[in-house]
Amino acid sequence: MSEPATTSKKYVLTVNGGSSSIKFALFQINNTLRLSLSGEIADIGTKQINLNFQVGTHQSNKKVDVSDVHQDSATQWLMDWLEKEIDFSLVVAIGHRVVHGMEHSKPEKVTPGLLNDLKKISSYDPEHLPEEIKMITIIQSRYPEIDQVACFDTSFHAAMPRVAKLLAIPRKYQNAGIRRYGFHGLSYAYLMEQLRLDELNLIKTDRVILAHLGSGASLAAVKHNQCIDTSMGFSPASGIPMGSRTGDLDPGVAWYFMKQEKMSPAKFGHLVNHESGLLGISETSSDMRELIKIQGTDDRAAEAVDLFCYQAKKCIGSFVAALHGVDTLVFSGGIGENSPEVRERICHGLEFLGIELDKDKNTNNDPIISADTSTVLVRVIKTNEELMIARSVCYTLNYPIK
Ligand SMILES: Nc1ncnc2c1ncn2[C@@H]1O[C@H](COP(=O)(O)OP(=O)(O)O)[C@@H](O)[C@H]1O
Ligand SMILES: CC(=O)OP(=O)(O)O
Ligand SMILES: [Mg+2]
Repeated sequence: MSEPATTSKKYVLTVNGGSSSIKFALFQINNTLRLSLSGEIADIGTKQINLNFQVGTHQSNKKVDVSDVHQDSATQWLMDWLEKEIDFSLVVAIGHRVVHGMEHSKPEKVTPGLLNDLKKISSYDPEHLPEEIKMITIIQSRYPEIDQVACFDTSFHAAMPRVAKLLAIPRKYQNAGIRRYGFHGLSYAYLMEQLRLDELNLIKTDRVILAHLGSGASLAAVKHNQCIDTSMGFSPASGIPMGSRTGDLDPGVAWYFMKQEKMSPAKFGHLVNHESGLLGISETSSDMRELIKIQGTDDRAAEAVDLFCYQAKKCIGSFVAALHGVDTLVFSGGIGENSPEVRERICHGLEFLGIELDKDKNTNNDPIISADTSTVLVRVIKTNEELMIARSVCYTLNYPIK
């Protein structure tokens, strides 16, 4: 932090840890939240991690050689680095994105009780929760005096109607918590907030479909500001195909793998989370930008892009049915925000639903990409999970912000 340390300053640090990246941001609390530094360490699990960060308008990128970094060492490394940039005595709280909160439907201050609860439900999301708990614990042992707050991705979907939450398995499992939860909730909450701000300009938010298309991708159907359904279910491996996750998979395939291939639970978990999706189909990359580049000469890449767009389109169709129509469709996440081609291919043929894109606006990634004649407003909104975490921290710990 290049600014002089004055005692009146207070900061909130946000940590958004994924399986191969940790995004972070530092906000100054000063009636509002002012972003002072943000960044991401990427490529965790390889021999080199990539640190991209931005302080004010200054952007930097560093490649750091490390032998075999894992999440624990990446967290320690990040904290060591941040200590050089930030005066931690000014950090009053650290907020975490926690993917799965089960019945915890609001952000909560981390207490031994909450950590215990999260440990108990770890097996519900072995891909995210154990790492997130580790990160909270590592930070807690380094800075025991700083409050930490857990912000759950599942919260946004907590009040979905029961019929949307039910999985068609024996009732006793539903009672044990095996049901649809839905994820990407911090992103969805931010997108809905942006739409509500625009509502002053008469943008309709009665029936909204939100498409968060990143490495992990999901869609949500929102009626009168209330989430009524979402594509991800019990775990973030479900829904539409993703970077390296299958999305929804016929249970018969799991059964076949177990029986015929004698696949262990660990191997199956790895296959559905890390070897499938765009990567599995293309056999080259989980990265949409890369696949779009090579699709002209590589049929496997072309098929992967095709499958992604086709399944997203189908999901939109099913949500139009669930919502009894649609007024606004929002694209977000790395793919949704940046890929005119994917948006165009998803929307192609949906004119009968009133979804019509303006070619130039779509190519420019404009905030509104629908044609003037479109009855559905189609938006592109850059999501901001970090801001939602920082804000939740302030509300939870009673730091007044506007
Ligand atoms: N210009 C672009 N065209 C197509 N895909 C893009 C573009 N920019 C980013 N992406 C894709 O966005 C995805 C990453 O999205 P992001 O939301 O950052 O992921 P996550 O937060 O889940 O790690 C990658 O597949 C990347 O290729
Ligand atoms: C919930 C989830 O899938 O998160 P991400 O997109 O960050 O992987
Ligand atoms: Mg993400």
